[in-house]
Amino acid sequence: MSQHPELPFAAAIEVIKSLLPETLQKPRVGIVCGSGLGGIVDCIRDVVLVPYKMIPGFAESTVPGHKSSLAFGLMGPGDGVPVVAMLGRFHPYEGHHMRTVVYPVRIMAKLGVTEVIITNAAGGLNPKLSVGTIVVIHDHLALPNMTGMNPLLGPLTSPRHQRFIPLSDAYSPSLRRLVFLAAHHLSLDPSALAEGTYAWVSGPTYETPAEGRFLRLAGADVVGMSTVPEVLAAREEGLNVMALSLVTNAVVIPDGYRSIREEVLAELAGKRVELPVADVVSHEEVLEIGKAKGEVMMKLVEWVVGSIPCNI
Ligand SMILES: O=P(O)(O)O[C@H]1O[C@H](CO)[C@@H](O)[C@H]1O
Ligand code: HPA
Repeated sequence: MSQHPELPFAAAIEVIKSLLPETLQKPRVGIVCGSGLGGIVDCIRDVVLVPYKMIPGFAESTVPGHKSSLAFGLMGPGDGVPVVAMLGRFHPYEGHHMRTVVYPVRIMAKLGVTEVIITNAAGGLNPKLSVGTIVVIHDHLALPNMTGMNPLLGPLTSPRHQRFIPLSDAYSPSLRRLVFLAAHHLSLDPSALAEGTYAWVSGPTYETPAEGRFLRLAGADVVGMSTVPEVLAAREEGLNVMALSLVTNAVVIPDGYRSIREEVLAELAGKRVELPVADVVSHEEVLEIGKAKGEVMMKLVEWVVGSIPCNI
């Protein structure tokens, strides 16, 4: 396995701190924004933007719907909680090394973050999840992790880190509880918020129908091309993790394949058939749903941030 040059943690922290007032230098909560979900910056007060290009070791996000800046500021009622939001993330399919993908989460930990809220846009595998539903992730299924692409492969980035990280409780039950309480306080329809398992795939291709069915049969409810690397690094750093998916499209055709054989036979017999046709997903559609439904996600995140107890 190829070694990656050491990442410049100390230089990055120095640059970031030099650009912030003292009140924002030690954020408590880190937020990672998914595709089209960077609007969360509107919930942050006294915002200071730090462009990635100014931070040693940071890459640029090349995916539409992802901005290349960290947003520092205050969120929630009263004095507010100091937060840092990553307005765009790095995905391995962009060509970023896995260590670069998780570098911002490690920087958040070094700045003092103790809780990280990770958001994403995802395809729905569970037919009960309609487009626009927000899923509180309670587990994940990561084929890359099981086949030699685990983001934590390689030398430890700190001697403080454990070599073997348990993932049985990777997604904090206390934070997950808070999201459901948030939904109640915000008077959301109970069907707007579900819980489920996220399948991580490398992308950048979307799933074939067979791959979608495979992941569904394996127990996943939603599928996406991010989040899991960040979760692993966050757990290695000792952070409490919450992750939310916004379902932007359906992956699995509920009634199975459109059968061309059936269609032709029916036509030859003079009958009309209406067979299910797969939805052809596009990133534009993903961003559109993010725009239309992202506000609910932002309100939930804002409420949770404002309600995180001192010792979780
Ligand atoms: O996971 P986020 O960054 O929200 O983005 C999701 O949207 C993109 C595909 O449309 C993929 O990058 C997928 O992972
Ligand atoms: N598959 C993978 N990633 C995604 C999808 C999808 O259908 N939708 C949004 N991100």
